Amino acid sequence: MCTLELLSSRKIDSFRAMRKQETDLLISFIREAAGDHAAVDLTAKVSSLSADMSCRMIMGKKFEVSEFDERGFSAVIQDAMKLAATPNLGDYIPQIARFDFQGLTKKMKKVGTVFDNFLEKIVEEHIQCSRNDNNEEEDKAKDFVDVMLGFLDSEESEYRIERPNIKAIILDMLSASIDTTSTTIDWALAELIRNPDILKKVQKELETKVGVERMVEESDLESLDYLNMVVKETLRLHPAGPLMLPHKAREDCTINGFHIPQNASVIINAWAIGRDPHAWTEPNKFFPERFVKSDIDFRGHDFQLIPFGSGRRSCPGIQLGLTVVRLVLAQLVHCFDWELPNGMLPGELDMTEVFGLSVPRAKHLLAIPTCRLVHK
Ligand code: HEM
Repeated sequence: MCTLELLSSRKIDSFRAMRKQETDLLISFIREAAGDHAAVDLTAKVSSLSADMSCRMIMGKKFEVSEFDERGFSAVIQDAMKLAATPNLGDYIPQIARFDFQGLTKKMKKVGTVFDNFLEKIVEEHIQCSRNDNNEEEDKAKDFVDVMLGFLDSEESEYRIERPNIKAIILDMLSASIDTTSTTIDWALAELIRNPDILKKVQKELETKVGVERMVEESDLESLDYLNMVVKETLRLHPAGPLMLPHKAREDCTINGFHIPQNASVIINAWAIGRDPHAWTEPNKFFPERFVKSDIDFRGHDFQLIPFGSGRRSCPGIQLGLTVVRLVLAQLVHCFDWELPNGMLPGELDMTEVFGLSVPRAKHLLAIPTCRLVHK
């Protein structure tokens, strides 16, 4: 259902205008900062842009910080992500699971209740809205909850879903899309600011293919070969899901002499594979040119580069994720030049990572913008 109904090319395309509205808001904000020569917290801005886009696409509207819980939407999502990523001793020693020594079950139940109340409200609002609005709406306007409600309790549909499934899928979609997309943009920007020659090359490509009199549009993205190599290189060094999601062995097998029993959890370290010196020359260097004349792609066929996983359970949001990453990155470097605050040199930018379900930057990326485009 995700692949065919929610994340199909047609559906993704139906949110193109929404993505433009949201990126325009960010660009206007940054233009003002450029006028004041003020530093912008790019990490925070890109993170809320990603959350706003996902919320509008999935639930039809974005949320004010306080609407969700007193701590705000992103804070609760991040708590849930942290909990999901914490190793639970009870998973390894089942006899002690019921004692919940780490207090994880208790915390999960608490976060679960916050989410459930919120998701109930969303589903109920959508049901009420569709009752009040009987004139057939264009498919274009339908958010993910509307689409899923169309399959609710349906005898004919091949998707047998009920209300709890809808709530679970909303949550899956939110947690799978917000941080992955925003951390990828954040790292790409940080790498570009740290490597001014590469940033200049991206800007040169944009000047040649788009010019300086209009903004980048989604229809330009396919032609931006160098930008696309920058995104690939970013995903090699900074895969948003470093350990992907846990998989399970369907049958006994032996890999490189290691016996993997049926049903064992299998965790694949995409982060380490992307930096493996047996697979990559100068693996720690940010060097997008390594992909010139190379067939290596990130769609799961080349096992040295698997930021979206591989096979049946690979990421169904790859097209959407790449569209948003490329669009926002292109806009930010096309519209602005960037310099680090307090006279910091590009080479001094702190690139420390925090490990979890995703690998965000330890320190927010702050930079001062200067406008580049000719405004009419
Ligand atoms: C740059 C952005 C993104 C990256 C790097 C990324 C990466 C990944 C990875 C590594 C997995 C696990 C694959 C595996 O274990 O084999 C995954 C799964 C998933 N992703 Fe993405 N993702 C991104 C964006 C998105 C977006 C925008 C959505 C949708 C709204 C999405 C939806 C999902 C879902 C639903 C799964 C679970 C699939 C399953 O278990 O069958 N992702 N993603």
